[in-house]
Amino acid sequence: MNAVEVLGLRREFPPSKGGRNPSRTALDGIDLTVGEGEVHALLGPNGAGKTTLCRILATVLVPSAGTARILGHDVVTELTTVRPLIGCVFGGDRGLYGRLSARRNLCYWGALYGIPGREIRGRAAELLDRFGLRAHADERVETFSRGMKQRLHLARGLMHGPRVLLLDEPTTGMDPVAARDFRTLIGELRGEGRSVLLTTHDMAEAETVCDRATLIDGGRIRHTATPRELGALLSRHERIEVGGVPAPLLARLDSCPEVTSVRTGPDGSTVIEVSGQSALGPVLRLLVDGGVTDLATTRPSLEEVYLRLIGDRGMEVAS
Ligand SMILES: Nc1ncnc2c1ncn2[C@@H]1O[C@H](COP(=O)(O)OP(=O)(O)OP(=O)(O)O)[C@@H](O)[C@H]1O
Repeated sequence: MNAVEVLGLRREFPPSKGGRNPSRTALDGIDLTVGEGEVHALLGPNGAGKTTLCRILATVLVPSAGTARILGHDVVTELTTVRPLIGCVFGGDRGLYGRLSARRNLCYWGALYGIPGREIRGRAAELLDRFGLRAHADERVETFSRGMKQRLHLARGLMHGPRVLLLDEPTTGMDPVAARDFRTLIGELRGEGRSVLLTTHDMAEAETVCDRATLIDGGRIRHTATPRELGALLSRHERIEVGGVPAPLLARLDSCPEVTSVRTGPDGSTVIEVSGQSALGPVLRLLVDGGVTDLATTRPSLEEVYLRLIGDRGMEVAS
């Protein structure tokens, strides 16, 4: 059974009263599956529909059409079955009580989920430890930094031991060490058999933690694949990165029929693209015979794939 199964999902937002904001199609027929135990990243520019999809899966927003299931249960008609199965981390200040301590926030949340009283304190202490918040456990949350709140959100999302985690930009506001620890945590959650759907703008995060990534834009899915497959999608050309190529050899490479492009960056390193794998051997031989030892074949990063497929719109939000 799949952890998440979405079919033909649509969500329209009607125009605002007075017509100042036009109607918007946030999701325009989405099909997506996340297997059990899979970590799946949802990538896309601002306004792509990622949060809308997460909110529907989290049962806080209903779709206009289509279906969404969590571990086989419909998020609209089986809401009370779905809720205990999912842990949601949407960030911001919502869901945390500023005047309560971190520990009391977790205990309160545990009680809401019906965890037996004698287990709640132990579970809260365990999670406070796991997220490096033990020293601040009894301080008011309103005194916390954004990154600390984000960690507490994650702890809260795990309080009732959900099998499926929906994380909307979980590392926003975390410092690099906390973000690295978070990636380790995701690995642990996968090891425990939990499934994770996470939205992120951080390509390194997606590339290192996810089994598959889905690129979404304008409410539609552009591609779903492993990061490596996505890289392969672009590389009809194999690439070789080399350092210190002498000028005469560069000229020879440029005139090679197998070579499709030669680019030298300001740091002196050169990227050579060749037309397909069979062309790789002769070009590598030419380089080695020419005395070049500093070379590596590479694939495009997830970030390059993303920019190529979604388009580099800079700050422009999809309309
Ligand atoms: N409550 C709402 N009312 C009207 N339009 C909305 C509402 N929520 C979202 N939208 C619109 O739906 C589209 C998708 O928004 P969504 O928040 O899902 O995008 P996102 O991919 O999460 O973006 P970001 O990366 O900026 O968080 C956008 O055009 C947005 O303006």
